[in-house]
Amino acid sequence: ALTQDGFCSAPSVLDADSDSSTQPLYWKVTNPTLSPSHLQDLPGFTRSAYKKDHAFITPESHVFSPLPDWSNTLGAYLITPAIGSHFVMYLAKMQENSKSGLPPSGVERFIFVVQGSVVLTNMSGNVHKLTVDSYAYLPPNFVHAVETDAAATLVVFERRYSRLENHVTEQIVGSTEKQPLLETPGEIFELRKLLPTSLAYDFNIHIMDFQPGEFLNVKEVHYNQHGLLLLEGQGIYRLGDSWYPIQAGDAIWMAPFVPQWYAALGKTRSRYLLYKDVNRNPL
Ligand SMILES: NC(=O)N[C@H](N)C(=O)O
Ligand SMILES: [Mn+2]
Repeated sequence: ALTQDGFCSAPSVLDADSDSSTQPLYWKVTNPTLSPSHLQDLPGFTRSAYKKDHAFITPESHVFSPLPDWSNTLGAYLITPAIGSHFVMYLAKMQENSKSGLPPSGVERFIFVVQGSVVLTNMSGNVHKLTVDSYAYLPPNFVHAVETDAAATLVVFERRYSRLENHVTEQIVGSTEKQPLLETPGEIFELRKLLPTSLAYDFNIHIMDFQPGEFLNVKEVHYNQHGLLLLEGQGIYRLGDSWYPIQAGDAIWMAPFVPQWYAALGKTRSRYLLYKDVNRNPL
């Protein structure tokens, strides 16, 4: 930082982010500023919080253990039904020569690659290479395998599928950049949905982009639940009566009806990935 009389010489946000343009997409998710690998965290200090209607989970709090049914893969469950959710959200750190296991019977799965690349195969012999920013939806009881011979990090959502008569879901493979921008009446953020909006799907994954200074217009309170991973940028997230500084790599659980609001700050775009249950009668 330039040091001039009368100006603070502390490193600016700009300096900290100056090399980010040379890093791979979503690099900050697995290399956040306060992660243990940066050795900048203070003993006992965490920004993580666990409240009745929300949780804020930062990388220095992640606890990985071998994922049952997967080989050579470490998992950190960030959201599970023990918190009140009807879904799980976890990070899967696949090591060399690793392979996924199958979800329990009747459970659907969504995977999104935040680092590295994986190969997805299914019983029909279809093979897809998924790189950073790519994702796949696997219907309940759909036999498949996710494999990598190098290292990769996935964020995974699973829930027990809520069936509707005469509707079925299908395997979906895509990437964020190929999804069209959707209308967001009354809002300025950019929105993409990674799954079809048709009735068969009982949740969707939204990708929401905010330029610095942009914020949610609606101070939302709604019946849907959310799991969120900030993929890029930084800002302030309001959850109930708490206001959290947030940066790439941080995750959030939002219970139904928790008041929620976001404002993007800093110098770069904010992008988050958001689970939202949809298309089912709450009764
Ligand atoms: N917290 C959020 O960003 N919520 C979304 N706008 C949503 O509920 O669609
Ligand atoms: Mn919402």
